[in-house]
Amino acid sequence: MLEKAALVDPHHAVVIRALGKQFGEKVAVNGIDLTIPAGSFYGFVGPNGAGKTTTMSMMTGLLRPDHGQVWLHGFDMWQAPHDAKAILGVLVDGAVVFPRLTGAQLITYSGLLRGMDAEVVAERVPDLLRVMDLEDAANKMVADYSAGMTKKIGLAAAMIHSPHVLVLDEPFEAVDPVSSARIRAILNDYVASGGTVMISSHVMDLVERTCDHVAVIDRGEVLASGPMADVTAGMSLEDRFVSMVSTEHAGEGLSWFHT
Ligand SMILES: Nc1ncnc2c1ncn2[C@@H]1O[C@H](COP(=O)(O)OP(=O)(O)OP(=O)(O)O)[C@@H](O)[C@H]1O
Repeated sequence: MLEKAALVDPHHAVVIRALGKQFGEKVAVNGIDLTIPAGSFYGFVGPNGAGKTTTMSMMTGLLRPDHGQVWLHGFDMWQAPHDAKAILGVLVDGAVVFPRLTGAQLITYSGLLRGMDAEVVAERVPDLLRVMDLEDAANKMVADYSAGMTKKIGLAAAMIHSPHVLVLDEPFEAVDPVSSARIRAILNDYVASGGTVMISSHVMDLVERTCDHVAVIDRGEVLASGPMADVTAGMSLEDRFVSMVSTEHAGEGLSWFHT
């Protein structure tokens, strides 16, 4: 365990220690430790049900952990939630919170709810709609958006207050390749300017190309974490991931599934 001084090191955007969550008998997250350097593009990968969403929900103050702590730039997520959340942008898995707003309204209210000046919000909304290629859908209800459009409007809402840390659960899922490339370019610029991004994804190639750090989790535990090259150790991330995870899930195929 790090000393308190190290936990509030400004070079660490996110520090997670001994984070755990159980749902009934199911241990979803089993004592996770992670340190995410400021200015890193951090990938979070693991098989279905590994505990990624549960971890990200606890990191962002959406789900109370059973045990453990999370610091964002030194602010304890559960002791100083106001300070921690002020510097955080979040895209959660699943539906947006206010689907009966239009896209433009959703981004606007995200800014206003964060206490932003109305004029600054009004300036940023068209910029965000443009980069997300949602200008034509600005006045349409989010409930009527496609899956990819919903993802993009959620991302825009997470970015409006220009946070220090972005935690994005599957941000590119269902997003078309042109939008995906544009969003990645924006996130790369954001990281180059000192921002920190954490994304979860099942697309290993995208994570390997986009992220400079990665953590692999399975069954609620971290199997490996650190700079991408250290974790992949000369292999592709996909091969490394499969080699790490398949040993945990060794099993038979379907003996009856053939013609
Ligand atoms: N609210 C809940 N109630 C009960 N069990 C839950 C709940 N949320 C998650 N779980 C369980 O916890 C485990 C971890 O789920 P989680 O959604 O964090 O995984 P994940 O890595 O995000 O998976 P995926 O890649 O499939 O989205 C799973 O076994 C899941 O069934």
